[in-house]
Parts: sequence; C-alpha cells; structure tokens
Amino acid sequence: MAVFTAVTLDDLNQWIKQFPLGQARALKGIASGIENSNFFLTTERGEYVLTIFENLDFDQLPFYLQLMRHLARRGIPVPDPVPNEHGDLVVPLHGKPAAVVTKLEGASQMDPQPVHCAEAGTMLARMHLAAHDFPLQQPNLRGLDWWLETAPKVMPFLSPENAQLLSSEIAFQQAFAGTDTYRQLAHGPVHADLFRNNVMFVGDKLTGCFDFYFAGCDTWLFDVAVTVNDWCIDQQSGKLDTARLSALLDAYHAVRPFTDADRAAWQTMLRAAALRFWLSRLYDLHLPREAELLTPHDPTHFERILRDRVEHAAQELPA
Ligand SMILES: Nc1ncnc2c1ncn2[C@@H]1O[C@H](COP(=O)(O)OP(=O)(O)O)[C@@H](O)[C@H]1O
Ligand SMILES: N[C@@H](CCOP(=O)(O)O)C(=O)O
Repeated sequence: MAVFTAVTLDDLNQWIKQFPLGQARALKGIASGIENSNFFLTTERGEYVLTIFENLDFDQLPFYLQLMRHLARRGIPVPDPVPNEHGDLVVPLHGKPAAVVTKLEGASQMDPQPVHCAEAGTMLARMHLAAHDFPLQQPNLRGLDWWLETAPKVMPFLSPENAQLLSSEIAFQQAFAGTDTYRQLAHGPVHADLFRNNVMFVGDKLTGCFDFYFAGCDTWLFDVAVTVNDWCIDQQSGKLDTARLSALLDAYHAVRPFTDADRAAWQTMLRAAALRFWLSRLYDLHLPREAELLTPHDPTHFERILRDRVEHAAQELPA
C-alpha cells in the first residue's frame, strides 16, 4: 500500500476550499506507486487525483507541474494540475507539498501489442515537440552526474562481474557524452520514465500518461530508448521484440523524424537507458530511503537488458 501520509475526507473539508472544485465527496488511497501518496478524489466538480509528495520539496515541484500544465494546454493527454485561488499548483497538506490533478480514464496495458506500442510512440513524439518551448530548465536528475555519484555507493553490494559491468558501462557512456554525435542529438524536456504502468488505454486507444516526477531535460533519443526498453521486450529475457519495436519507432518517426545523429547514437542510448534503471533499482534495493519502496523493483531485470544491449545490436532506427 503506497499511502505514506494518511488523509481523511474531514482533513480536506477546509483545505479543498482554496480550489474551484466544490466540496470533497470521496477519497480513496491508491495502492500502486512507490514514490508518493496518491488518492482518487471525487468532488462536486468531478474526478481528480490528489498527490502528496514524499520525496520532493516545494522548490523542486514547479518544473514537473508546470510541464504537465504546458503539455495539457498543447493537447497532450496528461494530468492537468488544478491551480488554487492564488494560482499555485503546489500547496501544503499535512506539512508536505501536495497537488490536485485531473484524472485520466482507462487502465495500463501491461501486455502491449504493436498497436499499443505505436500509440505510445506517437504520443512520445508529440510530447517532445510540444515540450520544446517549455521555458523552465531542469536537468535529468537521474542522468550521467547521478550515475557517477551513485555507482560508488552500490559497488560494495555487487559481485565482481557486476561491478565490472557497471564501471565499464559508465566509462563508456561518459566517453560518449563527450562526442559530437551526442552534442548533435535533439534535446529538451523528456518524461524519462514512460513505462507501461505510466500510460493509460481504453481499448487500444491511448488516453494519456502520467508520473512526470522523473522528467528533466535530456536527449529525446534517451526517452525513446527508456520507452522501448520497457514496451518492446520479452519480459523474461529482456530481448527486443521486432514487431513491437518497429511499431513504436515507425510511429515516433512519422511525427518526429529521427536524424543521422539519432541513428548513430541508437545502440549506445539503449544501453544508457538500461543502465539508468539498473542503477536506480540497485540503489533503491541496497540503500532504501524511509517511506519508500515497500516492494523494491528487481534490478536483475535491467542487468539482463543491459547485457543484451551490449552483446546484441538492436534493429536500426527508421531512415
Ligand atoms: N492522473 C491520474 N489519473 C488516473 N490515475 C492516476 C493518475 N495519477 C496516478 N494515477 C494512479 O495512481 C497510481 C500511482 O501513481 P504514480 O504516479 O505511479 O505513483 P508514484 O509516483 O508513487 O510511483 C498509478 O498507477 C495510477 O493507477
Ligand atoms: N519505472 C521505474 C521506477 C519508477 O516507478 P514509477 O511507479 O514511479 O513509474 C522502474 O521500473 O524502475
């Protein structure tokens, strides 16, 4: 149960008055999720999601919530934060930052077919283009700097083979980050965690995506690689599935054509995306923070994916 901060309907009686939402009618804790306390909130005006942020503070949240607002205004189906009477998107609740956002319809598709991967690819490309003129800046906080800082902390827990894989992969990625190819990659605000559980469908139609709390400025190709490494694989082996991969890449390419630099960086970026989640899962498993990760995600899944991407070249990006 991922509700770390308890909230009751009574708690909301006064608090909700600052929003143009009418009275709160029902509140239900959401069991899934590993970072924040989430609730489905029914008010006189409709259905919303209330999030209490357990690990992010007031200064860090405007980037995420303003980005969601920016995207929603450009027609990207993402939760739209509701401003209070002063225009604030983040307000305190029980002393922690909290926000109310619109609720998306549908459910996640955890066994995606090519049709679902194509929908995800289209939305991802539309999102990259729509976010391009977003004025706030924040780096991907789970990027290269974080890898360099975090790897030494998890090293003591690793087997010699895994320690070797981690240090050689970080060195490889660090070298790549200094190349002209890397510098030529298109970049901007990216979701950076567009896994299947963060996207909703009604039937085969994508209805939206949420969980922007790992978003930051990074290369668009990194975001594509993160998405592919979750949507287009055999979940047991981590190997890429050709039909789903083609569907996602072709759909993305139809909206935001891949460049020569993207094509040159593709294999490396698939490895970077695998490394990012291998490392965060290792960190969360071995060095858990308080009020987090009741069920840590399995790092070996991304270790398998990383080894596969190092050993086997993926199909090329469409030209
Ligand atoms: N805007 C939304 N609309 C509908 N459901 C949502 C929305 N935001 C969150 N959820 C639900 O809450 C769950 C947990 O949200 P998530 O953002 O993944 O939490 P966490 O950040 O704690 O990992 C999701 O799996 C989804 O079912
Ligand atoms: N997608 C990441 C962890 C982030 O979890 P989320 O529930 O916030 O999407 C992983 O699988 O390691």
